[in-house]
Amino acid sequence: MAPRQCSRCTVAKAMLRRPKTQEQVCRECFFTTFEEEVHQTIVDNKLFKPGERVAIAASGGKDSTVLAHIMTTLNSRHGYGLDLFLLSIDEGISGYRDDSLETVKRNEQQYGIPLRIVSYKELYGWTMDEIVAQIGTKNNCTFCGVFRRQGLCRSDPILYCGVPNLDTQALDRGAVLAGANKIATGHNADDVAETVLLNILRGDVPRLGRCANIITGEDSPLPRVKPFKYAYEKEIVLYAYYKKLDYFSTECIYAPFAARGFAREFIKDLEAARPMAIIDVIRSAEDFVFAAASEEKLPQPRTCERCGYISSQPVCKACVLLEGLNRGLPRLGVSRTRGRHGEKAGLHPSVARSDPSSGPPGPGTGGSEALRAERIRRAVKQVQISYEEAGGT
Ligand SMILES: Nc1ncnc2c1ncn2[C@@H]1O[C@H](COP(=O)(O)OP(=O)(O)OP(=O)(O)O)[C@@H](O)[C@H]1O
Repeated sequence: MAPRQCSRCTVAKAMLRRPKTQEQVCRECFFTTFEEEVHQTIVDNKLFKPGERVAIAASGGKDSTVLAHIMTTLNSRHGYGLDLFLLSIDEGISGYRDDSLETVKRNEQQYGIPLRIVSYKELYGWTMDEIVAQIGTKNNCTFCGVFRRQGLCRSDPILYCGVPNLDTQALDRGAVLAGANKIATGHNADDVAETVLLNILRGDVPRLGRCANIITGEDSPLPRVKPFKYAYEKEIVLYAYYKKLDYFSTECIYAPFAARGFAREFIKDLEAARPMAIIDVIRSAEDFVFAAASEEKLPQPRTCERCGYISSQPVCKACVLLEGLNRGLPRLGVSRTRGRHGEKAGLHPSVARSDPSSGPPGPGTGGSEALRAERIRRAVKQVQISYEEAGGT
Protein backbone atom coordinates (compact mmCIF):
# COMPACT_ATOMS: atom_id res chain seq x y z
CA MET A 1 0.00 0.00 0.00
CA ALA A 2 1.42 3.40 -0.97
CA PRO A 3 2.26 5.67 1.98
CA ARG A 4 -0.44 8.21 2.70
CA GLN A 5 0.39 11.73 1.57
CA CYS A 6 0.25 14.81 3.76
CA SER A 7 -3.19 16.35 3.40
CA ARG A 8 -1.65 19.84 3.39
CA CYS A 9 1.29 19.80 0.99
CA THR A 10 0.17 16.60 -0.80
CA VAL A 11 3.84 15.89 -1.50
CA ALA A 12 5.51 14.54 1.63
CA LYS A 13 4.53 11.41 3.47
CA ALA A 14 2.03 11.96 6.30
CA MET A 15 3.80 11.38 9.61
CA LEU A 16 1.13 12.10 12.18
CA ARG A 17 -2.56 12.58 12.71
CA ARG A 18 -3.19 15.97 14.31
CA PRO A 19 -4.94 15.42 17.64
CA LYS A 20 -7.06 18.54 17.18
CA THR A 21 -8.33 18.07 13.62
CA GLN A 22 -7.41 14.44 12.84
CA GLU A 23 -5.73 15.63 9.63
CA GLN A 24 -2.87 13.43 8.47
CA VAL A 25 0.11 15.66 7.90
CA CYS A 26 3.87 15.60 7.42
CA ARG A 27 6.09 16.93 10.15
CA GLU A 28 6.91 20.24 8.41
CA CYS A 29 3.25 20.97 7.71
CA PHE A 30 2.42 20.18 11.34
CA PHE A 31 5.02 22.71 12.50
CA THR A 32 3.91 25.47 10.16
CA THR A 33 0.19 24.87 10.74
CA PHE A 34 0.61 24.86 14.49
CA GLU A 35 2.74 28.02 14.43
CA GLU A 36 0.42 29.84 12.06
CA GLU A 37 -2.63 28.96 14.15
CA VAL A 38 -0.95 30.55 17.17
CA HIS A 39 -0.06 33.55 15.01
CA GLN A 40 -3.70 33.82 13.92
CA THR A 41 -4.83 33.69 17.55
CA ILE A 42 -2.39 36.49 18.37
CA VAL A 43 -3.49 38.64 15.43
CA ASP A 44 -7.24 38.00 15.73
CA ASN A 45 -7.24 38.84 19.42
CA LYS A 46 -4.75 41.73 19.18
CA LEU A 47 -2.68 40.20 21.97
CA PHE A 48 0.37 42.42 21.47
CA LYS A 49 1.33 45.86 20.24
CA PRO A 50 4.66 46.73 18.59
CA GLY A 51 7.27 47.90 21.08
CA GLU A 52 5.79 46.07 24.07
CA ARG A 53 8.07 44.43 26.58
CA VAL A 54 6.61 40.97 27.14
CA ALA A 55 7.46 38.61 29.99
CA ILE A 56 7.09 34.98 28.94
CA ALA A 57 6.18 33.18 32.17
CA ALA A 58 8.60 30.28 31.94
CA SER A 59 8.43 27.31 34.28
CA GLY A 60 10.69 25.07 32.19
CA GLY A 61 7.68 22.80 31.49
CA LYS A 62 6.46 21.85 28.02
CA ASP A 63 3.83 24.58 27.59
CA SER A 64 5.96 27.56 28.48
CA THR A 65 9.01 26.13 26.70
CA VAL A 66 7.02 25.74 23.48
CA LEU A 67 5.56 29.21 24.10
CA ALA A 68 9.06 30.72 24.38
CA HIS A 69 10.13 28.94 21.20
CA ILE A 70 7.04 29.98 19.22
CA MET A 71 7.01 33.56 20.50
CA THR A 72 10.63 34.10 19.44
CA THR A 73 9.96 32.42 16.08
CA LEU A 74 6.81 34.45 15.34
CA ASN A 75 8.30 37.68 16.65
CA SER A 76 11.05 37.52 14.06
CA ARG A 77 9.01 35.88 11.29
CA HIS A 78 6.12 38.34 11.44
CA GLY A 79 7.96 41.37 12.79
CA TYR A 80 5.84 41.81 15.93
CA GLY A 81 8.46 44.21 17.28
CA LEU A 82 8.26 42.77 20.81
CA ASP A 83 10.96 42.94 23.44
CA LEU A 84 10.73 39.39 24.84
CA PHE A 85 12.25 37.98 28.00
CA LEU A 86 11.78 34.89 30.15
CA LEU A 87 10.41 35.35 33.65
CA SER A 88 10.66 32.46 36.11
CA ILE A 89 9.39 32.18 39.63
CA ASP A 90 11.54 30.13 41.93
CA GLU A 91 9.16 28.83 44.58
CA GLY A 92 12.04 27.18 46.42
CA ILE A 93 11.12 23.52 45.91
CA SER A 94 14.27 21.48 45.93
CA GLY A 95 14.35 18.52 43.61
CA TYR A 96 11.73 20.17 41.38
CA ARG A 97 12.00 23.88 40.71
CA ASP A 98 15.78 24.01 40.98
CA ASP A 99 15.97 21.36 38.24
CA SER A 100 13.38 23.03 36.02
CA LEU A 101 15.17 26.38 36.39
CA GLU A 102 18.28 24.75 34.96
CA THR A 103 16.17 24.03 31.86
CA VAL A 104 15.03 27.66 31.67
CA LYS A 105 18.64 28.80 31.95
CA ARG A 106 19.49 26.66 28.92
CA ASN A 107 16.42 28.07 27.11
CA GLU A 108 17.84 31.54 27.69
CA GLN A 109 20.84 30.54 25.58
CA GLN A 110 18.83 28.51 23.07
CA TYR A 111 16.31 31.26 22.29
CA GLY A 112 18.65 34.18 22.79
CA ILE A 113 16.32 36.10 25.12
CA PRO A 114 17.22 37.22 28.65
CA LEU A 115 15.98 35.43 31.76
CA ARG A 116 14.83 37.01 34.99
CA ILE A 117 14.33 34.79 38.05
CA VAL A 118 12.34 36.01 41.06
CA SER A 119 12.14 33.86 44.17
CA TYR A 120 9.50 33.50 46.89
CA LYS A 121 12.36 33.75 49.35
CA GLU A 122 13.32 37.24 48.21
CA LEU A 123 9.71 38.42 47.83
CA TYR A 124 8.11 36.80 50.88
CA GLY A 125 10.97 35.55 53.04
CA TRP A 126 9.82 31.94 52.72
CA THR A 127 10.56 29.11 50.31
CA MET A 128 7.87 26.51 49.58
CA ASP A 129 10.07 23.91 51.27
CA GLU A 130 9.96 26.03 54.44
CA ILE A 131 6.21 26.58 54.12
CA VAL A 132 5.56 22.86 53.68
CA ALA A 133 7.66 22.18 56.77
CA GLN A 134 5.16 24.40 58.65
CA ILE A 135 1.86 23.47 57.07
CA GLY A 136 2.38 19.97 55.63
CA THR A 137 1.34 18.89 52.15
CA LYS A 138 -2.41 19.38 52.47
CA ASN A 139 -2.86 23.11 51.94
CA ASN A 140 0.53 23.93 50.49
CA CYS A 141 -0.91 24.55 46.98
CA THR A 142 -2.96 27.44 48.39
CA PHE A 143 0.24 29.25 49.38
CA CYS A 144 1.98 28.47 46.13
CA GLY A 145 -1.03 29.47 44.00
CA VAL A 146 -1.55 32.74 45.85
CA PHE A 147 2.10 33.68 45.96
CA ARG A 148 2.77 32.90 42.32
CA ARG A 149 -0.53 34.16 41.08
CA GLN A 150 -3.95 33.08 42.16
CA GLY A 151 -4.51 30.14 39.92
CA LEU A 152 -1.46 29.98 37.69
CA CYS A 153 -0.75 26.62 39.16
CA ARG A 154 -2.83 23.84 37.70
CA SER A 155 -2.85 22.10 41.04
CA ASP A 156 -5.17 24.84 42.25
CA PRO A 157 -7.23 25.10 39.08
CA ILE A 158 -10.42 26.38 40.64
CA LEU A 159 -8.61 29.59 41.38
CA TYR A 160 -7.22 30.25 37.98
CA CYS A 161 -10.27 32.10 37.04
CA GLY A 162 -9.06 34.86 34.83
CA VAL A 163 -9.94 37.48 37.40
CA PRO A 164 -7.16 39.97 36.93
CA ASN A 165 -4.67 40.94 39.56
CA LEU A 166 -6.69 40.31 42.66
CA ASP A 167 -3.81 39.48 44.88
CA THR A 168 -0.15 39.93 45.42
CA GLN A 169 1.57 37.91 42.78
CA ALA A 170 5.18 36.97 42.26
CA LEU A 171 4.82 37.02 38.50
CA ASP A 172 3.38 40.52 38.59
CA ARG A 173 6.08 41.70 40.93
CA GLY A 174 8.81 40.14 38.81
CA ALA A 175 7.30 41.59 35.65
CA VAL A 176 7.03 45.05 37.20
CA LEU A 177 10.65 44.87 38.41
CA ALA A 178 11.72 43.96 34.89
CA GLY A 179 9.69 46.78 33.31
CA ALA A 180 7.28 44.51 31.40
CA ASN A 181 4.03 45.73 29.81
CA LYS A 182 2.49 42.29 29.48
CA ILE A 183 2.79 38.70 30.70
CA ALA A 184 2.27 35.72 28.36
CA THR A 185 1.55 32.36 29.98
CA GLY A 186 1.50 28.84 28.54
CA HIS A 187 -2.09 28.03 29.51
CA ASN A 188 -3.47 25.84 26.73
CA ALA A 189 -6.93 24.86 25.43
CA ASP A 190 -7.16 21.88 27.80
CA ASP A 191 -6.42 24.16 30.78
CA VAL A 192 -9.08 26.66 29.71
CA ALA A 193 -11.72 23.98 29.04
CA GLU A 194 -10.96 22.45 32.42
CA THR A 195 -11.46 25.78 34.16
CA VAL A 196 -14.74 26.37 32.33
CA LEU A 197 -15.97 22.98 33.48
CA LEU A 198 -14.86 23.51 37.06
CA ASN A 199 -16.62 26.86 37.25
CA ILE A 200 -19.81 25.25 35.88
CA LEU A 201 -19.61 22.39 38.37
CA ARG A 202 -19.09 24.87 41.11
CA GLY A 203 -21.88 27.18 40.01
CA ASP A 204 -19.44 30.06 39.96
CA VAL A 205 -21.17 32.18 37.34
CA PRO A 206 -19.12 35.37 37.82
CA ARG A 207 -15.88 33.50 37.21
CA LEU A 208 -17.42 31.44 34.43
CA GLY A 209 -18.05 34.70 32.64
CA ARG A 210 -14.36 35.54 32.59
CA CYS A 211 -12.39 32.33 32.73
CA ALA A 212 -12.29 31.82 28.98
CA ASN A 213 -10.97 35.33 28.30
CA ILE A 214 -7.75 35.30 26.31
CA ILE A 215 -6.65 38.59 27.89
CA THR A 216 -7.14 39.29 31.57
CA GLY A 217 -6.57 42.59 33.32
CA GLU A 218 -6.90 44.39 29.99
CA ASP A 219 -7.28 47.75 31.70
CA SER A 220 -4.51 47.15 34.21
CA PRO A 221 -0.87 48.19 33.66
CA LEU A 222 0.08 44.52 33.32
CA PRO A 223 -2.40 42.46 31.27
CA ARG A 224 -1.92 38.70 30.92
CA VAL A 225 -2.38 36.88 27.65
CA LYS A 226 -2.76 33.22 26.67
CA PRO A 227 -1.47 32.73 23.10
CA PHE A 228 -2.12 28.95 23.45
CA LYS A 229 -5.77 29.34 24.37
CA TYR A 230 -6.80 27.24 21.34
CA ALA A 231 -3.72 24.99 21.23
CA TYR A 232 -4.25 21.40 22.36
CA GLU A 233 -1.94 20.04 25.01
CA LYS A 234 -1.30 16.93 22.90
CA GLU A 235 -0.16 19.09 19.99
CA ILE A 236 2.11 21.13 22.25
CA VAL A 237 3.71 17.89 23.44
CA LEU A 238 4.08 16.63 19.85
CA TYR A 239 5.58 19.95 18.78
CA ALA A 240 8.11 19.89 21.62
CA TYR A 241 8.92 16.25 20.88
CA TYR A 242 9.46 16.58 17.12
CA LYS A 243 11.33 19.87 17.49
CA LYS A 244 13.46 18.22 20.19
CA LEU A 245 12.93 21.17 22.51
CA ASP A 246 14.67 21.13 25.85
CA TYR A 247 12.01 21.02 28.57
CA PHE A 248 11.46 19.63 32.04
CA SER A 249 8.65 17.15 32.53
CA THR A 250 8.42 16.21 36.20
CA GLU A 251 5.30 17.00 38.26
CA CYS A 252 5.64 19.16 41.34
CA ILE A 253 6.75 16.95 44.25
CA TYR A 254 4.19 18.57 46.56
CA ALA A 255 1.22 17.95 44.26
CA PRO A 256 2.04 14.77 42.38
CA PHE A 257 -1.61 14.12 41.46
CA ALA A 258 -2.36 17.68 40.49
CA ALA A 259 -2.57 17.01 36.78
CA ARG A 260 -5.03 14.17 37.34
CA GLY A 261 -7.92 16.17 38.72
CA PHE A 262 -11.45 15.06 37.99
CA ALA A 263 -12.15 17.81 35.46
CA ARG A 264 -8.90 17.16 33.63
CA GLU A 265 -9.64 13.47 33.33
CA PHE A 266 -13.13 14.29 32.12
CA ILE A 267 -11.84 16.70 29.47
CA LYS A 268 -9.37 14.05 28.28
CA ASP A 269 -12.19 11.50 28.03
CA LEU A 270 -14.36 13.93 26.10
CA GLU A 271 -11.44 14.60 23.76
CA ALA A 272 -10.96 10.87 23.22
CA ALA A 273 -14.61 10.54 22.24
CA ARG A 274 -14.65 13.67 20.09
CA PRO A 275 -11.49 15.75 19.67
CA MET A 276 -13.27 19.05 18.99
CA ALA A 277 -15.01 18.82 22.38
CA ILE A 278 -12.21 20.89 23.95
CA ILE A 279 -12.74 23.78 21.54
CA ASP A 280 -16.51 23.44 21.88
CA VAL A 281 -16.33 23.79 25.68
CA ILE A 282 -14.25 26.95 25.25
CA ARG A 283 -16.57 28.34 22.56
CA SER A 284 -19.58 27.65 24.77
CA ALA A 285 -18.06 29.70 27.56
CA GLU A 286 -17.23 32.49 25.11
CA ASP A 287 -20.81 32.59 23.90
CA PHE A 288 -22.56 32.50 27.27
CA VAL A 289 -24.44 35.69 27.96
CA PHE A 290 -24.48 36.64 31.61
CA ALA A 291 -26.83 38.83 33.53
CA ALA A 292 -25.15 42.08 34.54
CA ALA A 293 -25.79 41.15 38.17
CA SER A 294 -23.33 38.23 38.00
CA GLU A 295 -20.46 40.63 37.23
CA GLU A 296 -21.32 42.64 40.33
CA LYS A 297 -20.72 39.59 42.49
CA LEU A 298 -17.04 39.62 41.61
CA PRO A 299 -14.91 41.46 44.14
CA GLN A 300 -13.74 44.80 42.85
CA PRO A 301 -9.95 45.25 42.74
CA ARG A 302 -8.51 47.67 45.31
CA THR A 303 -5.13 48.22 46.90
CA CYS A 304 -3.85 46.05 49.76
CA GLU A 305 -3.30 48.31 52.74
CA ARG A 306 -0.17 46.39 53.73
CA CYS A 307 1.80 45.65 50.59
CA GLY A 308 0.19 48.11 48.21
CA TYR A 309 -0.49 45.53 45.52
CA ILE A 310 -3.88 45.06 43.94
CA SER A 311 -6.24 43.01 46.08
CA SER A 312 -9.91 42.12 46.34
CA GLN A 313 -9.88 42.73 50.10
CA PRO A 314 -8.46 45.48 52.37
CA VAL A 315 -5.57 43.09 53.08
CA CYS A 316 -4.59 40.76 50.25
CA LYS A 317 -4.59 36.99 50.57
CA ALA A 318 -0.80 36.79 50.29
CA CYS A 319 -0.38 39.18 53.24
CA VAL A 320 -2.89 37.18 55.32
CA LEU A 321 -1.05 33.93 54.55
CA LEU A 322 2.30 35.58 55.29
CA GLU A 323 1.05 36.93 58.59
CA GLY A 324 0.01 33.41 59.57
CA LEU A 325 3.41 32.02 58.66
CA ASN A 326 5.29 34.77 60.46
CA ARG A 327 3.14 34.42 63.61
CA GLY A 328 3.50 30.65 63.69
CA LEU A 329 -0.19 30.26 62.73
CA PRO A 330 0.23 28.89 59.22
CA ARG A 331 -3.45 27.94 58.85
CA LEU A 332 -4.56 31.53 59.18
CA GLY A 333 -6.35 32.47 55.99
CA VAL A 334 -6.12 29.03 54.42
CA SER A 335 -9.73 28.01 54.83
CA ARG A 336 -11.32 31.38 54.14
CA THR A 337 -12.60 30.37 50.69
CA ARG A 338 -14.63 27.51 52.13
CA GLY A 339 -18.32 28.07 52.13
CA ARG A 340 -17.98 31.05 49.86
CA HIS A 341 -20.36 29.38 47.46
CA GLY A 342 -21.84 26.26 48.97
CA GLU A 343 -22.68 27.52 52.44
CA LYS A 344 -23.83 30.89 51.21
CA ALA A 345 -25.99 29.10 48.70
CA GLY A 346 -27.69 27.30 51.56
CA LEU A 347 -26.04 23.93 51.03
CA HIS A 348 -25.40 21.61 53.90
CA PRO A 349 -21.86 22.27 55.18
CA SER A 350 -20.79 18.73 54.29
CA VAL A 351 -21.80 19.36 50.69
CA ALA A 352 -20.22 22.79 50.66
CA ARG A 353 -17.02 21.31 52.02
CA SER A 354 -16.60 19.14 48.96
CA ASP A 355 -15.88 22.41 47.15
CA PRO A 356 -12.71 21.48 45.26
CA SER A 357 -11.20 24.91 45.81
CA SER A 358 -10.29 23.83 49.30
CA GLY A 359 -7.53 21.61 48.04
CA PRO A 360 -5.89 20.10 45.01
CA PRO A 361 -8.25 17.81 43.14
CA GLY A 362 -6.27 14.70 43.85
CA PRO A 363 -7.76 11.27 43.66
CA GLY A 364 -8.82 11.36 47.28
CA THR A 365 -11.37 14.20 47.17
CA GLY A 366 -15.12 13.62 47.20
CA GLY A 367 -15.76 9.85 46.91
CA SER A 368 -13.72 6.80 46.08
CA GLU A 369 -11.55 6.55 43.04
CA ALA A 370 -13.56 3.59 41.71
CA LEU A 371 -16.84 5.49 42.00
CA ARG A 372 -15.40 8.47 40.24
CA ALA A 373 -13.95 6.33 37.44
CA GLU A 374 -17.36 4.70 37.00
CA ARG A 375 -19.07 8.12 36.82
CA ILE A 376 -16.61 9.22 34.15
CA ARG A 377 -17.07 5.99 32.17
CA ARG A 378 -20.84 6.43 32.22
CA ALA A 379 -20.66 10.09 31.24
CA VAL A 380 -18.29 9.36 28.37
CA LYS A 381 -20.42 6.48 27.16
CA GLN A 382 -23.40 8.80 26.98
CA VAL A 383 -21.39 11.29 24.98
CA GLN A 384 -20.22 8.58 22.59
CA ILE A 385 -23.70 7.24 22.03
CA SER A 386 -25.31 10.60 21.46
CA TYR A 387 -22.43 11.55 19.19
CA GLU A 388 -22.84 8.40 17.11
CA GLU A 389 -26.59 8.83 17.06
CA ALA A 390 -26.04 12.33 15.76
CA GLY A 391 -24.18 10.82 12.83
CA GLY A 392 -20.65 11.39 14.12
CA THR A 393 -17.93 9.09 12.98
N1 LIG B 1 7.42 28.90 38.36
C1 LIG B 1 6.90 29.52 37.32
N2 LIG B 1 7.54 30.57 36.78
C2 LIG B 1 7.03 31.25 35.74
N3 LIG B 1 5.87 30.93 35.15
C3 LIG B 1 5.19 29.88 35.61
C4 LIG B 1 5.66 29.12 36.71
N4 LIG B 1 4.78 28.13 36.94
C5 LIG B 1 3.80 28.27 36.03
N5 LIG B 1 4.04 29.32 35.22
C6 LIG B 1 3.22 29.78 34.09
O1 LIG B 1 1.89 29.34 34.27
C7 LIG B 1 1.49 28.46 33.19
C8 LIG B 1 0.59 27.35 33.72
O2 LIG B 1 1.24 26.71 34.79
P1 LIG B 1 0.93 25.22 35.24
O3 LIG B 1 1.48 25.04 36.59
O4 LIG B 1 -0.47 24.92 34.97
O5 LIG B 1 1.92 24.38 34.36
P2 LIG B 1 1.80 23.57 33.02
O6 LIG B 1 0.43 23.62 32.41
O7 LIG B 1 2.44 22.28 33.26
O8 LIG B 1 2.72 24.51 32.12
P3 LIG B 1 4.23 24.28 31.82
O9 LIG B 1 4.23 23.06 30.95
O10 LIG B 1 4.67 25.53 31.11
O11 LIG B 1 4.90 24.09 33.16
C9 LIG B 1 2.81 27.96 32.60
O12 LIG B 1 2.67 27.57 31.25
C10 LIG B 1 3.70 29.17 32.77
O13 LIG B 1 3.49 30.11 31.73
